[in-house]
Formats: sequence, C-alpha cells, structure tokens
Amino acid sequence: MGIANNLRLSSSLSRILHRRILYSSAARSFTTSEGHRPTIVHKQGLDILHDPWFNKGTAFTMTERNRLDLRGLLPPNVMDSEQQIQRFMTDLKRLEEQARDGPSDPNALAKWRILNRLHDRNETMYYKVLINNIEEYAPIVYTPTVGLVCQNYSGLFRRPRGMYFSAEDRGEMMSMVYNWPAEQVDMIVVTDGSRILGLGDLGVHGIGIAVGKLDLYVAAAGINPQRVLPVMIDVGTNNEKLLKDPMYLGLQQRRLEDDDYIDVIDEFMEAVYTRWPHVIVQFEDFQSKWAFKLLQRYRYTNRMFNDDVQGTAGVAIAGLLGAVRAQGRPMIDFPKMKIVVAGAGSAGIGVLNAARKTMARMLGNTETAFDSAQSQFWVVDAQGLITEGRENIDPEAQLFARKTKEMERLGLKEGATLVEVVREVKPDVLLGLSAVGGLFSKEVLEAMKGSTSTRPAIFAMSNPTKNAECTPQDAFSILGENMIFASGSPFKNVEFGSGHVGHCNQGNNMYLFPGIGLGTLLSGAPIVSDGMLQAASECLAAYMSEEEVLQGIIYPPISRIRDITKRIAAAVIKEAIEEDLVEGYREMDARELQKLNEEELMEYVENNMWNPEYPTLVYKDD
Ligand SMILES: NC(=O)c1ccc[n+]([C@@H]2O[C@H](COP(=O)([O-])OP(=O)(O)OC[C@H]3O[C@@H](n4cnc5c(N)ncnc54)[C@H](O)[C@@H]3O)[C@@H](O)[C@H]2O)c1
Ligand SMILES: O=C(O)C[C@H](O)C(=O)O
Ligand SMILES: [Mg+2]
Repeated sequence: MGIANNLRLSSSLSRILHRRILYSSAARSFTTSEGHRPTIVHKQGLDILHDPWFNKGTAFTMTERNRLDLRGLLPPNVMDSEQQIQRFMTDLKRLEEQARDGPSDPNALAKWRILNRLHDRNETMYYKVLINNIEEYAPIVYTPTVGLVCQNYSGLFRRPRGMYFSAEDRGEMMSMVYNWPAEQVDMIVVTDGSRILGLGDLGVHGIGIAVGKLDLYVAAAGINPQRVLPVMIDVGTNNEKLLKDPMYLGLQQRRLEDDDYIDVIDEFMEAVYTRWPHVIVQFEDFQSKWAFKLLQRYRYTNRMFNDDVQGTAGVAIAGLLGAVRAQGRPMIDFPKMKIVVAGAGSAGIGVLNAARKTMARMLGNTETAFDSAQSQFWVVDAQGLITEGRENIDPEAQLFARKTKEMERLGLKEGATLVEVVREVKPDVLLGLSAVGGLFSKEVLEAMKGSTSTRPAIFAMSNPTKNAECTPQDAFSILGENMIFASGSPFKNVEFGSGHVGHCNQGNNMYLFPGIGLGTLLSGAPIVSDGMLQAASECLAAYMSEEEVLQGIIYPPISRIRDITKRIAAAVIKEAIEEDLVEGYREMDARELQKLNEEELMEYVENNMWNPEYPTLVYKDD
C-alpha cells in the first residue's frame, strides 16, 4: 500500500506540475513539442474520453496519455486521424456486407451497437433493458454475438470500456491502476485474448469477452456496474492476420513467453490487489498452457478463479447429473456413466478432473474409487484417442490416458478416431469441448445409436454457434426424441411435429460464474475453494425439478438466471462458512454471517444485489 500511495502522490504531483506548465505556457503562447499551440483542458482520464469536444480516442499520443492520465484507458496502439477514419469507414462498409452474408441473425451486430451506445449513455437504462429481456439480448451482449464483436473489434471500437495493460507498461502498472476512476472494484474479468471462445487468438480485440462476462455479472448477479472492471492484458498476438493488419488496436509483436509473460501477469495481479485488496479476478479465455499454470500460481493466495477450467467443469457436472436423472436413475449412478470427451484443453481437462472427483466422492473417495472413476472416461483430442502410448503427452491429460492393453481388447489404438471410439465404447455421453464445428458428424452421431444408455446425451459445448460440435437438429434427427441435448451457444428447441419438443439446453458457464463471484464477494472468503465450486455445481444440479429433467430439461432457461445465481451465491457462502473461510462483507462481519439460517442467507444475498433503479441525485461541491 505504501508504495502505491507514494506512486499515487508522485503521479498527482506530476499532474499538478504538468498543469502548471500548460497554463503558464498557454499564457505565453508557448508551443508544445508537437509544434501546436496547446488547448487547455480542465479534465483528465475517463472524463476527457467521454467528452466529444476533446476526445481523440486511439489518436492520443503517448505524451498526451501520460500528461492526461490516460495510460491504460485506451488500447496501446497509437493511431493517426487518417487511420482512425479508415478504420471507421471499413466498419461502416462492412455493415452493408453483413446484411447480405452475415451470421444467422443478420442484425446481431447492429443490435449490439445500439445496446452498446445505450450502455455509453445511460447505464441504468441499459441494464434494465438487459435484465427485462435477458432471453433476447444475452445472445447479443454475450455468446454468440460477442465472438463476432471481438472478430470485428477494430471497426466496432468507439468508446473504450475497461483497462488495457500491455507488455509496454512493465514497471508502470502499479501507478496506472489509479487511472481507473472507481474507488471500489468488486469484480475484474481479465483475458489475454489468446483463446477467445473457439475463435483462437484475437489479441487485444478479446476485451469484448471480458465486457460481455461482466454484463452478465451485473444482469444475473446484481454486481454494481460501477464496481466492475474488464481488463485486457496485451502481451502481443500470434495471429498472423492481426500482426499485419494496419487497423489492429494492439501491440503488433509476437506473444511474450515464459518468464516475460509471467512477469507481466504478476505485475498486473500485484497492482490490482494493491489498489483493491478484496477484488475477485476471473481469468477468462487464456490458452490452456497458461490457464492451468496461472490458476495454480494464484488460486491459493488470491480471490480468483478460471472460468473456462472451473466454471465450465461445474456446469458440465450439473448437466451430467441431470442426464443421469433424466434416465429415471438416482444421481449416485453417475459413476456408472461411460463418457467420451472430445477436446483436452482448458475446458475439457477441467471437466474431466471435476467429473472424476465427483464420481470418486460418490464411491467413497478411496484409491480404488479414483481408479474406477478414471476408467469411465475416454478422451479424444486433435491427435485422436489419448493412451499411455502417446508421445509428449500434456501433463494435464496424463491422468486420462487409457492403458494400451485395455484399449487393444476393445480394438482401439493410440490416436483412434472419434467415430472408432464411440463405436467401440458405446458411451452414455458424448461431450465436446474441441472448438471444432461439426465434429459430431453424421457418422459419429450414427455411432452413438449404439449407446448402451436408455437416453444417450450429447453435449456440444463449444462456442460460438459455428463451432458447436453439432446442432440439435442433427442430433435429434439421428438419435431420436428421447436423447438429451445441451450446447454452449443458444439454439432453438427442435419441433417434431407431433407436439413433441426436443429440448435444447444451454450448457454454458454463465449459469455458474456469476453466482461463484457473488458468493465469494459476499462471504469475504480470501480464496475460491474446491468446496465452494462444488457447492455451486450441486446447487445448479438440484435446481431442476424431477418433472423437468424427465422432459430432458437439464439446465434452467436463461430467463431464470437471476434466481439461480442468487441461490448459487447462497450455496457458495454456506460452504465458505462450513470451511471457516468467511471474513464478512461490509457491515456483515464473519460472526454474524455464520449465524444466518438458509432463508436469512438468501435474503442477505438478495439485499446485496444491485437493481437498475435511478437514484435521486443531489449536487455537492467538494
Ligand atoms: N459451454 C461452455 O460453457 C464453455 C466453456 C469453456 C469453453 N468452451 C468452449 O470449448 C472450446 C474449447 O475450449 P478450450 O479452452 O478447452 O480450448 P483449447 O484450445 O484449450 O482446447 C481444444 C482441445 O480440442 C482438441 N481438438 C482439436 N481438434 C480436435 C478434433 N478434431 N477432435 C477432438 N479434439 C480436438 C485440441 O487438441 C484441444 O485438446 C471452445 O470452443 C470454447 O468456446 C465452452
Ligand atoms: O463465453 C462463453 O460463452 C463460455 C466459455 O467461457 C467459452 O469460453 O466458450
Ligand atoms: Mg471462456
């Protein structure tokens, strides 16, 4: 704190000095190093970016950014006004093209723009619109449209939202963090843009994901929008197109690696926790090689979690338990399920680890229980079935490598194809987190007909829509009305004509992360423990009634997201109390929190959720 305060003092001192120089030089018609007579402004930071008279957006020079406390509030690439206009015009023209050959909803981007403009003008109204119409607009501000937004970000960028820390800012982050105007920040969603949905490395344009996730934090969890902060850490990009694109908004250099990379993330973490010691940091869409390492690095000392690894795991477990119940079987039959997983990245491995632990717990947590649980999974990645025969196997996937001898008995070899695996294993569940659209081809789905389950389940969890492993139409048409279907992106239910409906569940981590964040915040727990994550997942699993699961409805509709989030937050707090992790929040201290019964806990959560209502404003000069 001491260092931060000193930095802060010295940065305010330099601001005053700058101002003096500006004033006196203006009085003497002094010219700047840029050769122009300066315009005196009485604003700094976000105030100047939000003022159409003075705002220059990405054209603020580095000198001006330093002088006006703008560092970190804009993407790092400085552009001249010609480049800015070119970027704007390219985007304007693209709108016409999108109307012709755009995504399934040709108006999705136009809707995003209109909502985004409302967000800039009137935050209360924006969230009221979003909450009241969540079913219609979640797919615009969140998945899948948010993916398209990130892909088109250089054209869509207008007013910055959130903070940018780049590799060029090393050594400066501790002071830059004070450029953010809010004294309190509860929730940060941070990405390095390296794996945006299933769209790959989108570099600095990945900031859209952090913005979209935080929109759900406000809409679903009632986190105060004045206390959320989307963050992009720009360590470069390995996307060849972006490296050459003159319109790219980020650093045009290859990604930092090894210790250089870790140093940047460490510096960012130190800066934000110094200014806001109680903030929760959600890591989002980091490529898997960093997702796991960073999670291990910070999870035991910081209030943080990785949504793709841990949030996805919880949502998948809840859905898998739903699929067991949908067969009319009790949840404790879960360890008998045979599960084929396509994709062994951050999400796939996260799901596998959590599912293995859940099964082992149900079987008594003994060594044999873990062995037996492990044998329920077959994992296929880009190189096919993972066995012990795999060379250079990822350490995270090692646990799930199948024994060569056992596989030979099934006629399967190292690297066997997905269709071969499905044909031989006859799994209850086929779950995709591969980011490969259409991976569950006709052939694979035909092979699933051999499933030994009375209600086979397909989880096509990859995002956005085009990356889904299959559509519900494909799955239901081949596997019949009785199957269970979930997808990461929203799809419409399938009508069978006979009045019967094939229910399309949205298996997306949006059902968990808002409740995990809110519960952690209100408990004051210093870390997000495995138990808290498990409690969140169990709460989601228990949310659906017997009648609903029997109809194949294993996740709630998004219209109920605020209600489920509230319950999940309460379950997370309850678990934190049981683990003696609570430290309280604001006027609710740990001891009082421990005394609350379940009903009071729900009330406590509800009372701390922000609602989009206009407050009465009174002017006070300070
Ligand atoms: N529904 C959700 O809530 C949710 C949550 C997290 C991630 N996701 C989605 O999951 C996908 C993967 O995310 P990730 O972080 O694990 O990505 P990742 O890049 O870390 O992993 C992708 C994995 O898929 C494997 N793969 C590639 N081609 C394959 C093929 N032909 N057959 C089988 N496997 C193949 C790769 O080898 C790798 O193991 C993304 O589309 C992401 O949007 C969805
Ligand atoms: O962002 C989403 O919709 C879910 C998930 O976090 C993903 O990376 O796909
Ligand atoms: Mg994600």
